[in-house]
Amino acid sequence: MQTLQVDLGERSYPIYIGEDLLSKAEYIVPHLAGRQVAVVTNETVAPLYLDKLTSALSSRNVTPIVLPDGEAFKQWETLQTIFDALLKARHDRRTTLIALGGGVIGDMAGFAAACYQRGVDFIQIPTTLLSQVDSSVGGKTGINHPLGKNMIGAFYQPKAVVIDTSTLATLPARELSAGLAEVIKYGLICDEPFLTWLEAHMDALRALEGSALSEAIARSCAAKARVVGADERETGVRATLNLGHTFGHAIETHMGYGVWLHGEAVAAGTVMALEMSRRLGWIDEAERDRGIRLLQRAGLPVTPPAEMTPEDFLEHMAIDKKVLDGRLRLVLLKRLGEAVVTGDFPRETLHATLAADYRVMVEQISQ
Ligand SMILES: NC(=O)c1ccc[n+]([C@@H]2O[C@H](COP(=O)([O-])OP(=O)(O)OC[C@H]3O[C@@H](n4cnc5c(N)ncnc54)[C@H](O)[C@@H]3O)[C@@H](O)[C@H]2O)c1
Ligand SMILES: O=C(O)C(=O)C[C@@H](O)[C@H](O)[C@H](O)COP(=O)(O)O
Ligand SMILES: [Zn+2]
Repeated sequence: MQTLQVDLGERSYPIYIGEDLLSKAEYIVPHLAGRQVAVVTNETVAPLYLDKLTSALSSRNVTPIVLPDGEAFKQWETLQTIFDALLKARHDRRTTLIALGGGVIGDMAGFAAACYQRGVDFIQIPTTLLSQVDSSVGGKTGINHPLGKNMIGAFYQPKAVVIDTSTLATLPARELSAGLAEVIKYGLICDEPFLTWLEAHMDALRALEGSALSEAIARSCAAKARVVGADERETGVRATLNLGHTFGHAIETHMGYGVWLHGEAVAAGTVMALEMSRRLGWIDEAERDRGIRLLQRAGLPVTPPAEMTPEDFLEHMAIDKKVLDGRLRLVLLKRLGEAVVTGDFPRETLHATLAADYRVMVEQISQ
């Protein structure tokens, strides 16, 4: 078992990482303010893990709130279901919401906690690799809007993050790969030696080898905790965690939420960010290809959807949250292991990046 810490003054909290933590009350109960607990989960995760968690919380009054599964349900109506259930069971202000599931559940439960009676405590118990390495840490909560990803939300920190690595045993391979996109992101933006480590351990990670997974999760959480601790509300360095996301969110929104998984869209978006960084002369072709190969080895798509035109991308990217005073800003790489957030690039370079033939590029890499 490892414990990390997100340092945010009075909003600081621990991240526990270990096997079978779900059934260990000592990691959860000390973080409960009152006797009432509502577990927000979904119809896929509930049959797998809800009983285990409720047994660990046997001394509390637990309301299970089981939502439909999928990115398409990360929206207002589902949030309303959470509020209906909380009010029906007369949950008061000392209630703690527990998010048990992937990033969709964590983002929605966190936002519900931020809003319910103007704010109640919440705990993250992430059960996908993506949520264990990224979404459960840092307090970005919210829902999608038909016009843009995560457009409605709040910064609202959990009281604790409890990562039970045993839950990954039931995760579909496609979802594991999606999580690896965000793991690779940390290497690309701030930790080049981690890229080398990932190259050496990619097969072990995909085979769910425990020690490799624990190390990847801990290194990812440590990187995220460091960035969030330095810039909780994304006025500066935190935006580097958005590598590949401006392109990726455009893919998710355009294709329809859930058609491309978030991690898959981020992977293709990361390839576009690598290509644009190369076009700006910041990284060379070999460095771009190193990033692409690692994403490929993680089982991820590395080309954007064939049906998306540069105009489609530009339309969605225009409402990205990093746009300031009408100016698009992107996360790009000065070198592998160092990201910058910048709006200072020739428009033609962006156009050329959007119009590039990624299929041909990837074919050439694999020859
Ligand atoms: N808040 C943040 O900082 C942040 C960071 C990254 C991503 N996100 C958001 O997270 C979401 C993606 O999260 P995700 O990839 O976890 O997707 P997800 O929440 O949709 O979960 C993926 C799938 O795995 C299932 N599942 C969850 N745990 C399981 C388990 N242990 N065994 C079997 N199946 C399991 C889920 O029911 C779902 O079908 C997106 O909405 C994205 O925008 C948020
Ligand atoms: O925590 C952050 O900050 C991130 O950007 C992490 C991302 O992986 C995540 O997808 C996040 O939800 C994107 O945030 P958004 O503000 O671009 O919607
Ligand atoms: Zn992400």
